[in-house]
Amino acid sequence: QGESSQKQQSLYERLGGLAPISVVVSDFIDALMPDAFLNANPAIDAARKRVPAPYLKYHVTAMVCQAAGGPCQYHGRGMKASHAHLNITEREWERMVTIFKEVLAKHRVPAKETQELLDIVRSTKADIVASQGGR
Ligand code: HEM
Repeated sequence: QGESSQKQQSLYERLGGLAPISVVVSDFIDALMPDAFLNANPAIDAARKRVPAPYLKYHVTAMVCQAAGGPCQYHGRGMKASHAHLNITEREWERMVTIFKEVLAKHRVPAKETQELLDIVRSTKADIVASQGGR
């Protein structure tokens, strides 16, 4: 492959593998859980008090690792099953994306890799954001 081998590297490899991915996910969860705007939603607030952060870090790390082409397998629940009861709104989704971008910037994730990670996150949106009828 020669000079083109750089292009062929998976997102997982370009991010530096599981260690840096796990650090970024850990910081992301640590920034998300205490966020006042998200916790103004009582369902989110109740769930984050009930569900251990290390459990979420483990599952989200495995999911990102797998989606980035790494050697992990996600064994958690589907995104609909794990978020439907949280009644997540469009604005709460936007808040999460803002926090995610801040964490990637803090870790100096390059623009291309940031875009690819945002695409992975966006691919889950339809399953995570609740239909807007009720709220
Ligand atoms: C505003 C956006 C989001 C909020 C507020 C949120 C919050 C939460 C909360 C509170 C839980 C625990 C729910 C429970 O067990 O009762 C959870 C589970 C989970 N979330 Fe999210 N989440 C968001 C978006 C995402 C995204 C974008 C991803 C992945 C790309 C993700 C991946 C997961 C995973 C893997 C679990 C664990 C599933 C399992 O228990 O098997 N979440 N989330």
